Amino acid sequence: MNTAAAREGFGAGKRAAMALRRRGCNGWAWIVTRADPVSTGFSRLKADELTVGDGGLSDGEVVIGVIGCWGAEKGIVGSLGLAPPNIEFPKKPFLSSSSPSSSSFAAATFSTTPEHENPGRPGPPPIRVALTESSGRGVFATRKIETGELLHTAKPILSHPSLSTVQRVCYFCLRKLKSTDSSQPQRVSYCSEECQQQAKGFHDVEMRADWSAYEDYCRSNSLKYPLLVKQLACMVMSGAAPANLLDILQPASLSREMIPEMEEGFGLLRNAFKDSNITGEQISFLTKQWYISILARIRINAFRIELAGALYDDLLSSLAASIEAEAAVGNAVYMLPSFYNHDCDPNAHIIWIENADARLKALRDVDEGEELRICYIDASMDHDARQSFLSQGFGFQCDCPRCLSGD
Ligand SMILES: C[S@@+](CC[C@H](N)C(=O)[O-])C[C@H]1O[C@@H](n2cnc3c(N)ncnc32)[C@H](O)[C@@H]1O
Repeated sequence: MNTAAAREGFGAGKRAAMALRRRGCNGWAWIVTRADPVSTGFSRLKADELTVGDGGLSDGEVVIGVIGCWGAEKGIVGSLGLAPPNIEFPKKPFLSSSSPSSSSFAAATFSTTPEHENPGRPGPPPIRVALTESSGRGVFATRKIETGELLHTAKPILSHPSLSTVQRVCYFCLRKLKSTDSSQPQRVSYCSEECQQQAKGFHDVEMRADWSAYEDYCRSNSLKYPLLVKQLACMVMSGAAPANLLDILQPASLSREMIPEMEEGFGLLRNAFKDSNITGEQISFLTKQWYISILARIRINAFRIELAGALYDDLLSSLAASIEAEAAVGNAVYMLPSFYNHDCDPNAHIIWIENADARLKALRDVDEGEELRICYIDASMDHDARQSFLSQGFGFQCDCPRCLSGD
């Protein structure tokens, strides 16, 4: 990277960090490098915001975005970075901790205040996002990690309860509600004022429209992801998120057969807004192309949330009752967790205790430079079932060592 670009990148990094601070996050920021060409969304990103490089990167490695930061208890706060359209691709993938590119890349996490000036502040998580040899971008350990270690936490950038749980969980964080008041006409509830406040922007927009046709469409086709698209649309209209919030995530490749169903969902979403007189400039981002591209990204990056704490509660309180049909409380999309690749014998996992805040933990000892992978599916299935699940549900042929060995 030339010096001018590095200088520009450094300034952009500082501005990004200031933006993060304004959002209440005063810890370390996490930045992502430009990775594989699969992520076609990059070419459509605008150049007007935070990013471009960082002085610490080596040739060919270019920072494309700030996806979050770690403050005292904040976890990841969301995507802030956008890439200029003329940015280069990295010349080589991240291979091992001893490669020169990876050691300089370690400087890709940054802080506006040197650590010694604020010793009480937590350090950055022991991970970085970089290019793998065959699975696009992935998450790598920047030091030795022990079994059970918490790698980092992550707050959702989008979350929505399942239609079957919407009255039993907090509409913002998906925490199980202690009691539900069926006499209240309001459709959704919150577990705290803080959650209500945080949801206010998008929820006020959402309340202006009638969602019954859209929800019927989801229900009758057993679809959950359109609810996340609806939430993002409301967030964009309220100014709580940019329309290109998810562009940095890898989209699923869609088959022709999927398109008509998506078009139907798009029509219903747009009509819901139009019928409630939300039109013009406010709705201009909401094109069919936008809707389908968001759904394509949600499809491979959303997590189904099962609360470990809530399951335990259920078990205690319903010994005599049958297990509820739906264990999941909802679905959510995160930024950093979306960069973890899959392995049928994973060395990391993602868990939820009492709400949609995710915890990424090591399942075994991990060496510095090793890729951290989680399992997207039920690993107890046999080889053929796993392969068909992954190719039909996620659109890729798994190349993990367990699958390659035929196990
Ligand atoms: C949630 S994303 C993970 C991050 C992704 N590699 C990226 O660059 O954004 C899932 C995608 O990563 C790739 N991937 C993840 N695990 C894989 C595996 N075990 N084998 C092959 N490709 C994998 C597939 O393209 C899949 O659709």
